[in-house]
Amino acid sequence: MIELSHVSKTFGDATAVDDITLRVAKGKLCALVGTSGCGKSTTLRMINRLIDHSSGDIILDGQAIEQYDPVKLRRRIGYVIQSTGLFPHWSVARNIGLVPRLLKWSATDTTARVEELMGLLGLPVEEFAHKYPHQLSGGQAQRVGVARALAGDPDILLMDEPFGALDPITREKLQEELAKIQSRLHKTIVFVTHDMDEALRLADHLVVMRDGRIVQQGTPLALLQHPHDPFVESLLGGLERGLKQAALTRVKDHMTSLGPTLPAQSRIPADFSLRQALSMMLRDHCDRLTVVDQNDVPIGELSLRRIVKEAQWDRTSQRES
Ligand SMILES: Nc1ncnc2c1ncn2[C@@H]1O[C@H](COP(=O)(O)OP(=O)(O)OP(=O)(O)O)[C@@H](O)[C@H]1O
Repeated sequence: MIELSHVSKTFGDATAVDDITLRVAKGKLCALVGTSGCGKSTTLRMINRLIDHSSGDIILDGQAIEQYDPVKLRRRIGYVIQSTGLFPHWSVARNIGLVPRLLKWSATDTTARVEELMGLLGLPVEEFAHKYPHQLSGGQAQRVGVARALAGDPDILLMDEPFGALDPITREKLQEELAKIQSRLHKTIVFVTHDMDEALRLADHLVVMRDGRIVQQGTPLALLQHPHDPFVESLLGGLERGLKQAALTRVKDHMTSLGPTLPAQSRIPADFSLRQALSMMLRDHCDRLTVVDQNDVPIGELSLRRIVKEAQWDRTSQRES
């Protein structure tokens, strides 16, 4: 668990981070969002002591970070940055194996770990192990960056705009993969991003910052339902807020049982989102869908009326259920 309590950071006269308090529970992903220069990266870098905080307390697993040796601390915390930070003259395999080697794992264990992570990140060993960073696409390099951060099996992962430089399709794919990896590995992750959709999609806990301060924090759905002020509301997408909320809400949580009437022709899987349901209704010119399970067997129905009437959806979300 990561706890920041009344933490500030000043550079000379300038305050980059101003009295922030936040807690990231073990195994959860906390996203920091906000306008440029609001202190997101500084917050992240204080957690692995790349920057020392000026005041307040930062506690990792019950111990103040000053009590950890900075070098050992950084080996325990995975760190992924936008520019990947890969060593250009090292092969992919050597880059990924960096921390296990520093941790003095045996050569056999290191190789096994590198190969395991390459598999997890969709990088076939025969194709990529011996390539160099300049021979990789942006998406591939970013996968190597994530694999390298996971290599020492850290409990904590700090990710600073990890997918910021990628095209939207590659970005979405990597977001999907990170969500999948996270559902298996349950790392405690702090994730900095400019992209609110990315934050809404990945975060268990969302922190909105402005001018070094936290202006609101909570679950993505809680913020979408009750933004504190116009700044948070505009960051969350203003008028698009309803659709973003629908994207976080699953069909199965709002379907009704099959009625006596003929089932609707259009079918939607129960684990799709209400946003996808709305899109399907628009595409198929209908206001009712048959909800099906993984075997395409009808298990309920969903009507437009129900979606609209229940616009104040409860807090059930894809990530919480
Ligand atoms: N080493 C430093 N020396 C002086 N000022 C700094 C230093 N690092 C950051 N700052 C200042 O602290 C403030 C917060 O910077 P930070 O990089 O944390 O913001 P950010 O929210 O991550 O921004 P961006 O989204 O643009 O990356 C900025 O005003 C920045 O200029």
